[in-house]
Amino acid sequence: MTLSIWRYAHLALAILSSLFLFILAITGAILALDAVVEKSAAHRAPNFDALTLADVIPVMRQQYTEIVELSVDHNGSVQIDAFDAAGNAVKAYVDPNTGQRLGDVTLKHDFMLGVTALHRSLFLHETGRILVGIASFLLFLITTSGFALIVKRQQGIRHFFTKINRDFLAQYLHVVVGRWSLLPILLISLTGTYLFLARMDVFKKPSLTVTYETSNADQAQKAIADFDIFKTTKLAQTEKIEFPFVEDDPEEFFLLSTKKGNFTINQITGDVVAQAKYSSGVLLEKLSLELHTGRSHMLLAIVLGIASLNIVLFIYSGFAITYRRTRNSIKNRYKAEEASIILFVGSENGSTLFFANQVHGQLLQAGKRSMIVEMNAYGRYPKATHFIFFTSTFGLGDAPTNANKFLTRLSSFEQQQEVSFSVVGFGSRSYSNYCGYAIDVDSMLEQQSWAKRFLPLATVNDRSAEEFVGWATQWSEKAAIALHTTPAVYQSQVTGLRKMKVVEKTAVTADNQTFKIVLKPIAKAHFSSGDLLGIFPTATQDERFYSIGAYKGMVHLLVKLHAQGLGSNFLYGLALGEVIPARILSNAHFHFPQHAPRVLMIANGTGIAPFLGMIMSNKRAVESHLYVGFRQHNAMAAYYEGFADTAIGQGKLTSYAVAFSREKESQYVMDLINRDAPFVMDLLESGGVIMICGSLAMQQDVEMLLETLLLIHRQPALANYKQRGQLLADCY
Ligand SMILES: Cc1cc2nc3c(=O)[nH]c(=O)nc-3n(C[C@H](O)[C@H](O)[C@H](O)COP(=O)(O)O)c2cc1C
Repeated sequence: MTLSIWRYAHLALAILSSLFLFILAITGAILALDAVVEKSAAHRAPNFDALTLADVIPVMRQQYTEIVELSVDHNGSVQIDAFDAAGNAVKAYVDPNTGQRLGDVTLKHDFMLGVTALHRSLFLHETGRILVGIASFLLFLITTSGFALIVKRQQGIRHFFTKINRDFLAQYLHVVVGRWSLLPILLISLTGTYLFLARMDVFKKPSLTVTYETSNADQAQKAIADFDIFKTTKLAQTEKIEFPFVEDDPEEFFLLSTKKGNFTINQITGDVVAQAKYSSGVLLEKLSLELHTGRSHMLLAIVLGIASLNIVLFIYSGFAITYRRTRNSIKNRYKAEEASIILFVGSENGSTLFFANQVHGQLLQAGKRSMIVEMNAYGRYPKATHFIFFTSTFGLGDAPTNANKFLTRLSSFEQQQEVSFSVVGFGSRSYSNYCGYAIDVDSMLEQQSWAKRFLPLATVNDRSAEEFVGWATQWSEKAAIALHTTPAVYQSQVTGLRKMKVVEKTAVTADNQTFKIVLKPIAKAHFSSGDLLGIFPTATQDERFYSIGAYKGMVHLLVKLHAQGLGSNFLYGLALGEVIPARILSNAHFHFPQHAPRVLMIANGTGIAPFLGMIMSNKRAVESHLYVGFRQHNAMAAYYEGFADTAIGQGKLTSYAVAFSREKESQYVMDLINRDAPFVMDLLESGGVIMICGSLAMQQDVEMLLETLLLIHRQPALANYKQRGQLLADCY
C-alpha cells in the first residue's frame, strides 16, 4: 500500500511537471556547459586569491587616468571601465597585478541569452517564473519520493548503494542513475525553488545599514594602499568597486560591493562611512545562485550539467516504465459467474500480465470462457474448473503490489466446487528467494479442500519464454486445450513487424465458415510452411496466431470465422489491397522434414493450411501423403480435392485421402489411418515422418490410435518415434 502511494505520487508529480522539467533540464545542461566553457576561458590571475584591493587599486590608478568602475566576475576575471592616458575609453579584462589589458569584454551570444531567458521564465515573464518555480518544487518532491522508492526497493537505507538486480533496462537505469543523481538534483531543485521564492520577494530583505561618525575636519590624503578596508578586502571577495567621480572631494566616495555587503568609503581617509550588510536571506539567495548555476566551481558546473541531462533520462525511462506497466491491460469477455478458466495475475511491472494475456487470448480463441483477474480481486467463481496463477515475486520473497491481499482473501472465499489449480512463478534467480511468493501461493492452495493440483509448481526465470513454453506444453496436453508452444509467442518484445498486403480472400457461405486469405509481405521475407503469422486485431497488444502455408513468397492462411472471434473477424473484414502490420514467427519444429524418405500429413479443418504450402513447395518430389478430415463435402472440400489432383499430377503429392464426419457415411481421419494401418506402420518403420495439424482433440485421438497400432504390429512405442523426430504436431 505504502509502495503504491509513493509510486503514484512520484508518477503524478512527474506527469504534471515533465514538459517543464524537460525544457529546464535541456536549457540547464546548456547553461552548465556554457559555465564550464566560460570558466576555462577566464582571465583569472594565478595569485587571484592572495590579492587584496590595497594591492590592486593603486596599480589601476597608475595605469588609467580615470576609473569609473572595477568589477570581478564569478570566474575571477577583473574587468575595468576606465579612460587611459590618451583619453580612450577602456572596457576590458585586465591583469590585477599590472593593470595590463588582457582582452575585450564580450557580450553574451544571443543564443545563450535566449537559453537563459527560457530557463528562467520560459519566455513567459512573470507567469513563466512562477511555472519554473513550481516545477523546481515539484522536482524536489519527485526526488524525495524517488528516494523513498529506492529505499523501499533496496529493502532499507543501509542497502541504498548495494547491487541492483536488473529487471529491464529502463528500470535499471532509472534506479542506478537515480541513486547517483539524487544529491545534485536535490540541490538543483532546492536552490531553484529558493531563487524563485526570493525573486518573488517572499523573504523580505531588511537592509542593515550602519552609518559611522566621521570627522569633517580637513585631513591629509591617505595612501590608498593604506586604507584598512582595502587591506582587509580580498579581490576574491569583491564584486564591484565604483570609483569617486571627482578626486579629492570628500563628498565623493568609493562604493564597494563585496560578497557580504556594501561599503561607502571616504576617499581621503579610507574610513568606512556607511556599511550595508546583506541580510541572511540575501546571502542565502547569493549562495543558491552560486550552487544552482555552478558558476563558481567548474566541477560543480559539470556535475550539475550531467544531473540536468539525467533528468531527461529519468523522464524517458520513467515513462518507459509506466508504459510497460500499463500497456498490458485486462480485458474480459466473461464475468466471474460465467468463467470456467480463471487466470489470476500478480504483477508489479506488467510482464507477468503479458504472459497471462497471451494465454487468455488463446483460450478465448479456442472458445473457452477465460477470465483474467488481479490476485487482490480474488473472489468466488461458481463455474470455474481451472485456476491458473501467474505471479511474480518482489522484495524479499514478497507479493507484488496487486497480489498482497491474496492470501487473506483466499481464506475468506472458499470455492463451492472442485477446481484444478496450477501456479506459474515468475522471478529471477539472482534473488535468494527465487519465486518465493509463488511458492507460498502454491502451498496455500494445496491446503484448500476444494483445490486439486493440476500440475506441479512451474517457475520462469527472467521472463524466459522458453521456460514458460515448458509449462504451456504440459498444461495444454493435460487439459486438452491448445496453447502455442512457440517461445516467440510469449516474447513481449514484438520484433520483426512487417507490412503485409491482402492479395486474395474468399467468402464464407452458409455451409462453409472457412475462408482463405493470402497476404503478400511488402518487403522480401523468408518463411516456410508451418511458421506462424501473428496479427494484431486491436490497437493494443492482442495478438492472434495462424499457421502459414507458404507459396511463392505469399502467406496463405485458412481461417474459420467465429462469431466472436477477434482475429477471424478482423481478417475477414480486410479488403483486397489493404495493408496490415504482422509478424512471422519461425516454428522450426513444424517445417517439412529435409531428409525424410516419406511423409504422411494428417490434418483436420483449417489444419490443412501449412500442408498446402508444403505440398506446393515439394519440388524434390518426396513421397508425400495427405489425409484430411472435414465435416461436409462443401465447396472448400471440393477445392482441396482439385488441388490434390493437380499436385498428384505434378508429382508433388503421392496420395490423398479424405474423411467427412457429417456426411451420410461418417468418417474421421482416424478411420483412414486404421484402414491403411500396414502402410502407416511401414512408413514409421522405414524412417518416414508423420505430421499432424489441426485440432488438439484430433491429435490426441490419432496418437492414441497410433499407439495401439504400434502395439498390435509389435513396433516400438510412439514415444520412440517422437524422440527421433518422426512425429511432428502443431495443433490448437
Ligand atoms: C525490486 C525487485 C525485487 C525482486 N525480488 C525478487 C525475489 O525476491 N525473488 C524473485 O524470484 N524475483 C524477484 N524479482 C524479480 C521479479 O519477480 C521478476 O523480474 C518478474 O519477472 C517481474 O514480473 P512483473 O513485471 O510482472 O512484476 C525482483 C525484482 C525487483 C525489481
